[in-house]
Amino acid sequence: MPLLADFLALTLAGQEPVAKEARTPSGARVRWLAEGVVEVMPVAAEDAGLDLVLSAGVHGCEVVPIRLLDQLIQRLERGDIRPRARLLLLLCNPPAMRRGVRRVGQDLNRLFCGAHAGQTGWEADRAALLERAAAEFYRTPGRARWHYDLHSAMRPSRLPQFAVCPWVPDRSVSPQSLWRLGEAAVDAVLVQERPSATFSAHTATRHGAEAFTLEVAEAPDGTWPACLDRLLDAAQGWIEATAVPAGLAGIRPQAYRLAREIVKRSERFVLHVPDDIENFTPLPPGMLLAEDGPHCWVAEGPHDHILFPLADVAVGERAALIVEPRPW
Ligand SMILES: O=C(O)CCC(=O)N[C@@H](CCC(=O)O)C(=O)O
Ligand SMILES: [Zn+2]
Repeated sequence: MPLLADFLALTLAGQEPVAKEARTPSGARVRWLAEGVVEVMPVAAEDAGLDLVLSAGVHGCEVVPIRLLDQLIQRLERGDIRPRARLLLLLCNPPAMRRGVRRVGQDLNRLFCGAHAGQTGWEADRAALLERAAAEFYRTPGRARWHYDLHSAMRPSRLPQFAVCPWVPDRSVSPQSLWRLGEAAVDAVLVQERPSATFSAHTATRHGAEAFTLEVAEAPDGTWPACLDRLLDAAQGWIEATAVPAGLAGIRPQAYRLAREIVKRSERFVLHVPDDIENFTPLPPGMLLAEDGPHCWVAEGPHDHILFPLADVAVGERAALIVEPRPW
């Protein structure tokens, strides 16, 4: 079976390819490294000096990003993309992908930056394996390092596509990164101001990668919105290491910051926002958002917006974020 063309199918079937190495029509070398882990090396003379990680399926129910990554892989397999970057392509959580669930055990996207240490279970082992794969991939100093971890928020959004920029001490988002996100039809960036244990936080903090969690648009009833095609074409440009134009003219995503986090503290927790509320819906000041025994969360500022509301979480986990626009 062709290694790249069947990478998703093999991963879902829990099978290893018979041949672990292959070439794309453009001559790039493909190596299967582990379940859901493939590396693509461009022809040496065409290598632009970029190490690019593209990951999807950290949450197994988020199907659109998995399809997006597979479409890029099929373009590589057909030779429609001629890679000029080294690529690490990751289908991160095969057991959850097989079952179509966000997680089977622990939330994989809370176990990076070493948070898996001392933990047992498949997800902790997988986070450790993915960290090792990233470390091995980013082994060569002096090369540019990017990582886009593709997710889907699984609910409609007033801003259809957005990114989360992990916090890195003393680092701000580069104008080039913002331009790239704008070209990929990303409307907003939540700029984190504290550490987290997500995959993109790991590659950003441990390897200095320009890393983002990318929340791609929904495709309701299979209808593929134009912004997903723009993202796909932009991602092709990343793989082909297309130059960023001088002047960086283009639409820049709106920046947001985290104002407050709603965390479920006990079994008495109730989330009061409607089930079908869209991400980035503005919250009228005074609106009761959640209660947990005597503790309650109320919309405060005139610029509060809801993000990632999820009533069905375990005690200690995030049930929603309240974010507000901020300047760049
Ligand atoms: O939590 C949701 O409602 C679904 C979207 C999702 O999985 N978001 C990521 C964000 C990761 C980050 O903050 O970089 C997550 O919660 O892991
Ligand atoms: Zn996700």
